[in-house]
Amino acid sequence: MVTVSKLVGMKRQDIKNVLLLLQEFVVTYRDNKVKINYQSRPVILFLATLVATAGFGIFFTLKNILTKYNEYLLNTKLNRPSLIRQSSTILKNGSREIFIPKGKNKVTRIIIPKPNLDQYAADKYLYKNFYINQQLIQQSPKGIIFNSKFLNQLSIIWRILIPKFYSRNTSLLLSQCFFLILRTWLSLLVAKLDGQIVKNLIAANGKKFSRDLIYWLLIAFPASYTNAAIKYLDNRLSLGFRTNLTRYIHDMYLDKKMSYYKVNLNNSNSIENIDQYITQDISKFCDSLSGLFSSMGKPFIDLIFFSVYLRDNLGTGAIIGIFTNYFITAVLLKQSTPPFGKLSSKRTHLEGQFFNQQLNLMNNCEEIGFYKGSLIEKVKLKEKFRGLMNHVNNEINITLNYGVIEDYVLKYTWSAWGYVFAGLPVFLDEIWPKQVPDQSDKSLSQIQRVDERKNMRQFIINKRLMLSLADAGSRLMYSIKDVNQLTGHTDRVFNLLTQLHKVHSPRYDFGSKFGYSDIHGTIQNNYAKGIRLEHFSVIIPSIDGGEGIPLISDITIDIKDNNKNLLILGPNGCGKTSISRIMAGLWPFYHGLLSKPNDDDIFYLPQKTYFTTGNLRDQIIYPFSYNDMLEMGYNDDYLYHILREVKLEYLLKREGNFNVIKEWKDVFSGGEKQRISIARVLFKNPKLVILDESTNAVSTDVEDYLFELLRTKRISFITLSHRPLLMKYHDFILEIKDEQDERSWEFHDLTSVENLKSIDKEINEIEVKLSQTEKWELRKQEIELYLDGKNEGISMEASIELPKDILLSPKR
Ligand SMILES: Nc1ncnc2c1ncn2[C@@H]1O[C@H](COP(=O)(O)OP(=O)(O)OP(=O)(O)O)[C@@H](O)[C@H]1O
Repeated sequence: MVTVSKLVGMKRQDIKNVLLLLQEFVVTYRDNKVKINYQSRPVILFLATLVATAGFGIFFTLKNILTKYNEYLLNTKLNRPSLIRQSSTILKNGSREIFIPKGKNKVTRIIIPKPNLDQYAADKYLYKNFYINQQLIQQSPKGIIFNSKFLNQLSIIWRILIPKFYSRNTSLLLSQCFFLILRTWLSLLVAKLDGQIVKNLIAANGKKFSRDLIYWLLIAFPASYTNAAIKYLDNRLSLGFRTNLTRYIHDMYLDKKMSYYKVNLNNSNSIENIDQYITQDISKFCDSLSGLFSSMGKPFIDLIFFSVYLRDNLGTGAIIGIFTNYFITAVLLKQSTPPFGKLSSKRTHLEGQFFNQQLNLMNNCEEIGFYKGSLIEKVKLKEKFRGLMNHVNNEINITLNYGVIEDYVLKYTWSAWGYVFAGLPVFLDEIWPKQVPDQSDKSLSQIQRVDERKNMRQFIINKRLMLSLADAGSRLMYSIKDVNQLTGHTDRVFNLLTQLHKVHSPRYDFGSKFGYSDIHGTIQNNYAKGIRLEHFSVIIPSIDGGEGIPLISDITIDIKDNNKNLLILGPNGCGKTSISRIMAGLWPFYHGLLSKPNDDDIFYLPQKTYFTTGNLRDQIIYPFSYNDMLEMGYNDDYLYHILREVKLEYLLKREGNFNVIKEWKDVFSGGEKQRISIARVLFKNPKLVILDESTNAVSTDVEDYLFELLRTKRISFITLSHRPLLMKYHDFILEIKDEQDERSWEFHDLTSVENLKSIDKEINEIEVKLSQTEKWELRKQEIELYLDGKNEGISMEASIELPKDILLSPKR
């Protein structure tokens, strides 16, 4: 005993007291059985949680069984091939039902909701009005009492996150509120139980101590359940928000109005690194918004509950004191809070730039390799990385300073303040004892002991609640940082949505405003006769909106036969591709009339062939999917037939099958790329195809063959080229000329006999010139060999080209 007491540094009397206490406890426990009240809150809560868990378990198991059964029906009872053939059905409500292969010989059903185009048109005005209002507020001389840009932005985005009251996200949000309130109520019960246990311990009441310990363990079950549920709902809510936002953006970004092109063009509305906005920014925004509900909701509800409870124990004055302290420190902290929102939004921007530079290197590695451009690429990468690192460094430093102030104030001063108020009733009781009932029959020591226990219980409860209150207050203060960051994310997401709404407008003029006053051109679709341009002007859209540089003006042509072919001929940079950009709706059409066939009947082949991610089949059928192909009634044999037609059948032999996945843009040669493009035309089989220098990389005999192929397939073509030799495949020519700083155009009808003759003459002249060039090349080589001493004799024609002194001088 002595050694033990020495070891722990206790007095002998203390040890004796503890042992006596333990003895008392054991005796009480043995003599009285522990009585559990089955109607007490901990028991009811425990049982309720058990029932709820079992209920949810049964519900989700049944749901899973039902889903599996439906899939079983889908894959067995119904005939799979015919199912895939009807793979993309439009349902009654306008949604698309698609079946996606899942594993071997299995499909799964997916419903894609119908995009609500009216909603985008209506929403556009919210974004427009927001900017108008902001401008008005800035101009307003008196200023507005309360205007939060962040809350205004959030309220507009909110319509996307929770579009209607009866939605999945609403139920998630309501469940979140329920669990937050439940959690605070449980904390209150736990605090009371805590005080109760300490009181029992001091009173050495083993029976009550054991009973309360059992209650403690029972209440821990719903408490843990509640905490886990809050975290779970947080994640689910974030996912739900992200799904709604991404779907909304994709519907706008990737529809017929081609916002993805317009928003990526270099103008005042373009968004640098838009990929990052759609992937990372939206995810961060949703995470921080859903996280804010629990990070702010929890302490907020705690503050209300705990202060109501504490008011009863400590009095209104104490509560006012506590909140005054909170308010003053909150204001001070707010003053010293760095602009976390701006900092985090700048970091995201810099991360995006660095990422894009890496992506650029990855996508163009071959070209950079040929140029031996690794050094300059390294410098550029280093520059972007240094910019990012400088910013992150700066952010870390700012955060350190703020962290010190924040921790000192929130963690320590607030807790000290809490202790003061928790101790107040005890000290006040000492100074001004309350009137107590007559206890003359009890000894003084007995009364003192009861009072001590009561005080201790009350102190434990108050202390716990005070600390929880301080904790809630500090968490609320910490979440100022979260709110600041959310402000930054909200601003970026709002900016993305605004730009998308601008470019999504049907008459978008590339300007920064929601206006389109400069666009007066008329486009007539469904012009079955052929193609007609009237006072057609080609104008580069200005990067600030409206008309930019004019390229060609006032073209008027009318081709009234949809079986005839047109060649648009002109030097580099004269605006040939720009004509097709206007026809395809990529650029605005400022002046004139354009009559053309329906968009579905035209197929555009861009100058640079695009290769999609996927297998060999995907390259040929682009922009259709495999499901579309099956729906159209085609199979791989048909694709092989197309490959044979464009003389690429060896590709299939080389690659083995159509399912091979490769980085196709790096695999195909220049000529192969162009022949794959023609294969796409044959697969789509349109009425009209626009060929933009689509055959300049193939040999002349293959070019001949490909144009003939299109003719036999009765696919009309409009060719954009700078090579007059292509005239022979066409019936009309729109010739664009650059003459003394002036650009003019001429239209030639080659279907008339005289024109044909003159064209034949022109082609003959070109061919003569070409053969002369070949002869010159031969002679040059002969002279080179002669001068190098590798050729003894030299032909007559070549000797004419040589100056006499060289001819007569000794050989090198
Ligand atoms: N987004 C743009 N912003 C500014 N200028 C542009 C833009 N797009 C094209 N241009 C300019 O417009 C002019 C016409 O371009 P276009 O691509 O139509 O020429 P092209 O006749 O097809 O030339 P090529 O035969 O070389 O393909 C060029 O001088 C080009 O630099």
